[in-house]
Formats: sequence, C-alpha cells, structure tokens
Amino acid sequence: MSGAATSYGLLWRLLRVARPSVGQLGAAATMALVSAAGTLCFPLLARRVVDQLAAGKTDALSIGLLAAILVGAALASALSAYLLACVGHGLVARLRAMLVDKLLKLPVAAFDQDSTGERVSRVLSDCDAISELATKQAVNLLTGVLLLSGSVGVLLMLDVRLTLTLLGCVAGAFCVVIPLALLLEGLARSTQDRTAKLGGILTHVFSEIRLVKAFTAEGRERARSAEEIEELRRLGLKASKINAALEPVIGLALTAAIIVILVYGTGRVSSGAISIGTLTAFILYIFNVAAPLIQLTNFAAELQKARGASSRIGALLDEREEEQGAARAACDAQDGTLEFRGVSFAYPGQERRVLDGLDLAFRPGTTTALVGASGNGKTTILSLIERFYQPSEGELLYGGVPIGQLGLADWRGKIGYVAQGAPVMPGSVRANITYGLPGLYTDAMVLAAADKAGALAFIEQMPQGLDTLLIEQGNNLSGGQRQRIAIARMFLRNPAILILDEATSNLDSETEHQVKTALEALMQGRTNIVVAHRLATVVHADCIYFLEGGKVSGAGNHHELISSHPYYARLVARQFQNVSERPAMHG
Ligand SMILES: Nc1ncnc2c1ncn2[C@@H]1O[C@H](COP(=O)(O)OP(=O)(O)OP(=O)(O)O)[C@@H](O)[C@H]1O
Repeated sequence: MSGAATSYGLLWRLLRVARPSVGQLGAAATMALVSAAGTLCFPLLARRVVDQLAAGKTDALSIGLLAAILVGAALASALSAYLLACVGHGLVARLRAMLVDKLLKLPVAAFDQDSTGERVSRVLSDCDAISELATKQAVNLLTGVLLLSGSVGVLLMLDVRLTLTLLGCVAGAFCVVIPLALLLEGLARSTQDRTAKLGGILTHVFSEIRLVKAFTAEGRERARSAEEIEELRRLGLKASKINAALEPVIGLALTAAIIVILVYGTGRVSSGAISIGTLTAFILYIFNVAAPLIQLTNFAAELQKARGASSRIGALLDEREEEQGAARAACDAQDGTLEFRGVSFAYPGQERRVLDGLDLAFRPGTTTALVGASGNGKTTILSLIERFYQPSEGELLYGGVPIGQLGLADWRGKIGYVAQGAPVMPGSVRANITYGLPGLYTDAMVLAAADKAGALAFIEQMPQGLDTLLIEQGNNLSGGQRQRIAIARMFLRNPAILILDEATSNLDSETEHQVKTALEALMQGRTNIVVAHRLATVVHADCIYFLEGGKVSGAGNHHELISSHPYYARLVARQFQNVSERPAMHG
C-alpha cells in the first residue's frame, strides 16, 4: 500500500474508533446546507428586488423574503457551527481518553526515551487536527462544493460570457492565494512542532528546578529555551509576513474581479444583454465563488495536517502494550520462591548486558539483600521482578511458574515496593496511603497503618490531617516523611513480596529505629528483598547477593561472605571502622 493510502487508512480508522455522533453531524450538515442554499438564493432574490426598484416598483414580499433568507441563513449557519463544536469536542475527548488509556498500557521501556513528554503532548494536541477535519472541514467541503457548483450553475444560466470572465478573474486570484495559504499551513505545523519541543524542555526544567538552581544552571537552560523561542519568533514572523500579504492580495483580487465585472457588465447592461439586477447578482456571486474556494483551500491544508496527526497517533496506538499474562493467579506466599534462572538483560536498544546469566532465589519468610557498587544492576533486578522489562535471556519463576504466565495485575498486586525517593502523587495524604489499593479503607485503618509506619505524629500535625493535600512530587513533605507515607501504604497493601530500596535511608536515628521496628513486623512471613546501600542494613539478611559486572560474585549470609568474599570483607571492615566511608559502596 502506498504511504498516502496508508495515512488515509489510518485517518479513517481513527475516525471510526472516535465515533463522531452521526446524528449531530447529520444535523450540522443539514443546517450548513440550508445556510448555503440561503446564500445561493440571496443574489437571485437581490436581482429581482434591484430590477423591481430599477423599474420604480417596490415589492414588500420580495424584500421580506430577502431579509428572511438572510436571517435564516445566518441562524442555520450558527446552529451548524454549534452542532459541529459539540461533535468536535466529543470526538477530541474520546480520542484523548483512548490515547491516555493506551499510554497507561505501554511498558516502562516506552517512556525511557528523552522525548516522551514532548511526544505525549504533541499527540494529545494532534487530536484537534482530526476533529477539525471530521467536523468543520468535512461540512465546509460539502457546503463549499454545493455553493461553488450552485453559484456557477446559476451564473451560467444568467450570462455565460460574464460567468467565464468572473471565473477567469477568481481563478487568477487563487493562483496567487493558494500557494500562500499552503505555505502558511506548513509554517503553522512547524510552529506546533517547535512549541511542543519547547514545552518538553520546560517540563523537564521545572520538574528538576532544584537541580537547575542548585547548580546555577539557569543560564544554560535559558540558552536551551532561547534557541526554540528564537525559532518560534522566526516562524511567527514568516507567517505574519505571509498573512500581511495574503489579506491585501485577496482584497485586491476581489476588487479587481468586481471592477472587471462592473466594466464588462455595464457594457452588457448598456447593450441590453443583461439587466442591472443581473449585474448586481453577479457582483454578489463573486463572494459565493470566492468563499468556497477559500474553504476548499483550507480543507486541503487541514487534510494534510490531519494525515500527519493520524500517522503520529497511529504509531502510538500500534506500539506494543504491556503483556498482561494469562489469567492464571499467582500462588500464595508460603510456597512461592521467586527465582531468577540464567537471567541476562540489556536495556532496549542497547547492546551492553546489565545482568549476565543471573541465578537468584528469594524465599518466603526470608530477607535477601542485593549489594554491589552503583550501576551494578540492583534496581534493574527489581524492575525485572515488577515486570517493567522482560529478560533478554533466562526466566523468572514464582512457585515454579514463569511469572510471565501470571496475570500482570495479580502479580504486581503481590509486590510492595518502597522506592528510595518514595514518590508521592498529587492528592491528599489519605489518597496517597491508599494509592492503588482496591477496596475502601476507614480513617481508623489508614491512621493505624500510619501509626505503624511512624507517620502518625507528623500527619496529626498537618493542617488538615489525612485530608492535607500533597503538592506535586510531595514537595511539602520531607524525604523521610514521604518514605513513611510509602511504608504506611505497605502496611495496608500487605504484599507477599516486599521490596525495600534502602527504605530507612532518609530517616533520623530516632524515627529510623521506630520504622525499623515496624518494618520488622511488616517483613514477617514475606519474601523480603532489600537493596542495601549501607552494609549495616544487610548484616541480618538471610542471604546476600554481591553483584559485580552484572554477575553474582558472592552469595551467603554476612558471616559466610566475610570469609568467602574478600572485597565484601574489605568493605565491611572499612565501613564499620569508619561510617563516613559509606560512599565506597557506590564506587
Ligand atoms: N532505563 C535505562 N535505560 C538504559 N540503561 C539503563 C536504564 N536504567 C539503568 N540503566 C543502566 O543499567 C545499569 C544498571 O543500573 P541500575 O540502576 O540497575 O544500577 P544500581 O545497581 O541500582 O545502581 P544504584 O546503586 O546507583 O541505584 C547502569 O549502567 C545504568 O546506566
């Protein structure tokens, strides 16, 4: 299939799934046709009235009819515009909801690219282009064709020579106008792309504003945006130049057409070939011919825009979704050992293996620690457990069943992950503690969980307690408070597999003790996986995996590793001698 056919096919596919209301669209088209018919009749009636006036007669009925047609056409046009807006807004809303749904179903890997934010906002605004084409432009095409063919038909009946003169004038004018209009459309598209790019850059900058300010990188960011802003200025200026030229060109062309028709037409009136009313009708029909031609030019431009938009949306809709797995439920924690068997992994699009033939076992009722210098794949192991990525080789088994065969939601429901940064979502403290949990929780249950996590005291001190709103990224909470909210969530979630990414690293010693006690209670009977940055955290683990270069270079409990793994023994000696040497782990 050719590229053009594919993009038209995509456009059609999107229109079908967005289901514009056929009833409303039909009513809008009918109203637009009524308005076009009124516009078409108006010059003919005006001709009659003018001829009557020229003959010294006044016909109240004709004048009344003329006024009624004018008002009726205007009302029908307004109603059509309103109905089209209704259809358009509904269509955009459905397309956007569909895209958001799709985005939520994409795997984590789809969001690893740098331009994700820009792509998402671009695609969401692309919906407008599809809606514009399906509603306003489709009806414009219909009325445009009707008005143009109707007008030309009527004019030919009135006077063939004058009609050909008129068409020649209008065609000449459009030879200049159409290229300018298409150029303008291209510029509008480039402007949209650049605006989306600038939006992407600024979203990044402001979500990491602390980093920018801490490193006094305002100048660098200003320069980065300045490039886009300058390009937008250049595009805007170009568009303004064309716009500035376009209006006078259209004005001049129409005036020239009127003059030609007047000069030529007056001669025809003098010779008695046509009446003065017919000449008036001709002048009025100039607009009936010019307006649809402008509409058709717009339609061509909007069609190009919608094709571009639909190919971007189509590409997103065709992206592979996260595998949901079979409906098979995961087994219970008691018999569910989580195993990595010969697991290797390279991030999508990269050759380097971050994990290389790993064999790991995480047993129920035990705590397993992952230890290793920074960048050795600890977080990657957690991502594979969460099924954010698929292993390149080997498999993960739970209770002997490959985890890919388990229902994804069921599987993730078994895991509780307390991430290092403990991100929070915008919303109340209550909404954050119960985030993603099915069922209803009473305040008493939420507060009991907060109490166990050592979060009760600071929640009670907040102005609205559980109803206090946490702003974006939880900036009105300290790191330790965010972590305790995340831990409280775990108490309610009650997961079979508990992943702690050094969950107590952000707490002061008093709270740390409190949370550790609570965590110990929480960890009872679960499969606990701890990513440790401080060796003190792993001393009591049942098993420690020491990761180096994507492989396990040592496994065993603390004492076993001290005797079998010289590097581990050296780190322990150094860290327990001098706590300040902790960063050695992050070598
Ligand atoms: N989304 C990604 N795309 C490509 N490479 C990645 C991605 N995430 C991590 N990596 C790379 O994979 C390697 C392992 O990263 P990982 O985050 O698993 O290490 P880590 O042991 O958890 O480090 P740390 O202790 O600093 O958190 C690193 O070299 C990192 O650059």
